[in-house]
Amino acid sequence: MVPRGDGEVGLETTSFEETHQQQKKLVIGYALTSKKKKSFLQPKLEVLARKKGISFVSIDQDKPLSEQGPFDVLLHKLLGNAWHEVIEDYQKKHPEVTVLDPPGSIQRIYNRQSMLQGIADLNLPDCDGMVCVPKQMVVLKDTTSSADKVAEAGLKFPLVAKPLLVDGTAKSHQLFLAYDRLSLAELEPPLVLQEFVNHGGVLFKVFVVGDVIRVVRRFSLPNVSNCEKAKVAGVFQFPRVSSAAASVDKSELDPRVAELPPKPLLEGLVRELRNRLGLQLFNIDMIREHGSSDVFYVIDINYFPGYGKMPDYEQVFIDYFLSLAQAKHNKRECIKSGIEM
Ligand SMILES: Nc1ncnc2c1ncn2[C@@H]1O[C@H](COP(=O)(O)OP(=O)(O)OP(=O)(O)O)[C@@H](O)[C@H]1O
Ligand SMILES: O=P(O)(O)O[C@H]1[C@H](OP(=O)(O)O)[C@@H](OP(=O)(O)O)[C@@H](O)[C@@H](O)[C@@H]1OP(=O)(O)O
Ligand SMILES: [Mg+2]
Ligand SMILES: [Mg+2]
Repeated sequence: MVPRGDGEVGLETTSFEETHQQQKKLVIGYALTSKKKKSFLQPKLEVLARKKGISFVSIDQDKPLSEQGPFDVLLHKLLGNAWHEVIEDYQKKHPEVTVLDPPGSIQRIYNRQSMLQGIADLNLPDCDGMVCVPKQMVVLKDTTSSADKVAEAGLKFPLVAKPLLVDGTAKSHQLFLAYDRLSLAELEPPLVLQEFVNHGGVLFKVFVVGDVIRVVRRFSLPNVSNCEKAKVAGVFQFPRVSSAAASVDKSELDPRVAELPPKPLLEGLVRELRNRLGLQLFNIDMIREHGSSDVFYVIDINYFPGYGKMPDYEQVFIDYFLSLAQAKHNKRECIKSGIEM
């Protein structure tokens, strides 16, 4: 207890700022591919982090994880499932460590079928718009017979063929546009066949970092005209237009196409998705149906995407990491004073 100037006796509590300043550390262990390390751990982020007492420590994958650390946060994106087991095991033994993000939740969006499941049923009232997913079906084998199944499912050509599993390889991002039944035989399963939705050639990348949402415009594929649908046959490989580094400048576009999705819609969608997916670090690819002002389609969700291309990502992440430290501090204080959380 400490005497206060007003004569009363106050509890001796340390503020988060004080504790953080004293301890001067939030240790973030990271296990990232070299590509991700290069794009994410840029010098500006490290400098800002150091000033706030946050340090990034590289995890040595050749040593047991439990012999490393201690860590406050574990940030990871590596190829392969073996790593996921290591993290799950570690999390069981160290529940106090914040794992970004839990392997089970990531796994769900590494499959393009489970990735979009449930989105069309989300309850988003008063959100100034509607969120749908394109009609799609899975082909596990034999693309020849899938032509009949496509018809049964009522899917309309052209169809986007996407590898079912996203495993971080370039091949898992190799997409094709199939214009007719016959062309389906040329595709290599397992894949999803998804209706192509005309959207005026612009895509919205909705980046999520905890509570924070940032949206950028990217160029996408142009509309497919009815004339093209009638005349063109075969399969065509997609160029990877929308993962380009540059965002699109609004002034170059038709305002009806350029207009960002309404804020209440994005907030509602992200809130629901974070709960359902159990993820903090992801982005959503959204398109606006051509000719509509408020009908949107979610076509892709990516775990720990290219944040280096998100405006001001350094500060957003510093604030996010500090909020994790703050939450941890609050929890400790509550435990100390016997308050239930
Ligand atoms: N159903 C669709 N209708 C219209 N365009 C689509 C559709 N699906 C994909 N696209 C276009 O193809 C691009 C790549 O598709 P998608 O995002 O599903 O693939 P990806 O390999 O997961 O991409 P990313 O690099 O974002 O992970 C999209 O950004 C968009 O331009
Ligand atoms: O390469 P970039 O930095 O742009 O990030 C891309 C990221 O690759 P990386 O994780 O190897 O960095 C991809 O991850 P995998 O599906 O291949 O695992 C995927 O999330 C893309 O959507 C990201 O592009 P964005 O959606 O942000 O434009
Ligand atoms: Mg995408
Ligand atoms: Mg993707």
